[in-house]
Amino acid sequence: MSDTDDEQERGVAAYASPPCFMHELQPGFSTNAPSAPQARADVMRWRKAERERLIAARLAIPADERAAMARRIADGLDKVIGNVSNQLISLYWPFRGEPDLRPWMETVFERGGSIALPVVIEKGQPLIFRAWRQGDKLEKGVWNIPVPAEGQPVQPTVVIAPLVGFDPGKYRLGYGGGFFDRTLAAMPARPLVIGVGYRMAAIPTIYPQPHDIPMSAIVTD
Ligand SMILES: Nc1nc2c(c(=O)[nH]1)N(C=O)[C@@H](CNc1ccc(C(=O)N[C@@H](CCC(=O)O)C(=O)O)cc1)CN2
Ligand SMILES: Nc1ncnc2c1ncn2[C@@H]1O[C@H](COP(=O)(O)OP(=O)(O)OP(=O)(O)O)[C@@H](O)[C@H]1O
Repeated sequence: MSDTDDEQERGVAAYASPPCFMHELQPGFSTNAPSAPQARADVMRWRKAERERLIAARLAIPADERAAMARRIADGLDKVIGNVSNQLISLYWPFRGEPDLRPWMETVFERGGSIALPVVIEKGQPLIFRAWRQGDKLEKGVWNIPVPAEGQPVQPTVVIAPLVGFDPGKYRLGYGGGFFDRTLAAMPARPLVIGVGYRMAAIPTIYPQPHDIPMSAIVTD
């Protein structure tokens, strides 16, 4: 499903102006977002609460349903990327209920594509990407997320970023480390950046800040 379909289904996101007075124009209108927080500190506080809400909501989805959703996301990725052969695709090792795209990763290898995984070198710094294929050694990185134990940094042609939340402007809410924004800002050439997540992660706005870089495309179930 495209993100445009998503917006139409969600309704709320279709309004271009802040929803402050919508409850007066449309009885029953409500949104979880506070009325347009302006200050950066307010936005960061709001994001923290929103992350917790969205992560709890996706963990509440039964694992078999999440697996079915991940299969639909995989189909959507193939539509957006097209031919994966000769592409170097940065994926992620799933945690905290993120869509598990490792079965899709297998199909990328079978079709002649390559995979990289993101590695946190230091908080507050860009991620690096290391190539990975089955059999290569993984070690525990931050948050115990497995990362390739060795290898020179590589530059992916496609970056797949897991979404905690996303908005109609294709802005991504992540875990609050600012890693993908910093990484994309520092890359010599902007890759195709695909945000992947569940439809339930759609929110009216993430209150984009100057450092936020929008995704090239969003793929949901
Ligand atoms: N599966 C997966 N791997 C991934 C990511 C991801 O989103 N998903 N990342 C995508 O970026 C990177 C890891 N992202 C991280 C983001 C934040 C923190 C972290 O320590 N956060 C602080 C709170 C930050 C704050 O609010 O100031 C913490 O939990 O204490 C760690 C890793 C690389 N690997
Ligand atoms: N290019 C950048 N340069 C400096 N600081 C940045 C940059 N990008 C993001 N940050 C900082 O990182 C912090 C977290 O940003 P944000 O809330 O956008 O994280 P996120 O996108 O949810 O996290 P992640 O990508 O790690 O999952 C903010 O304090 C922000 O100022």
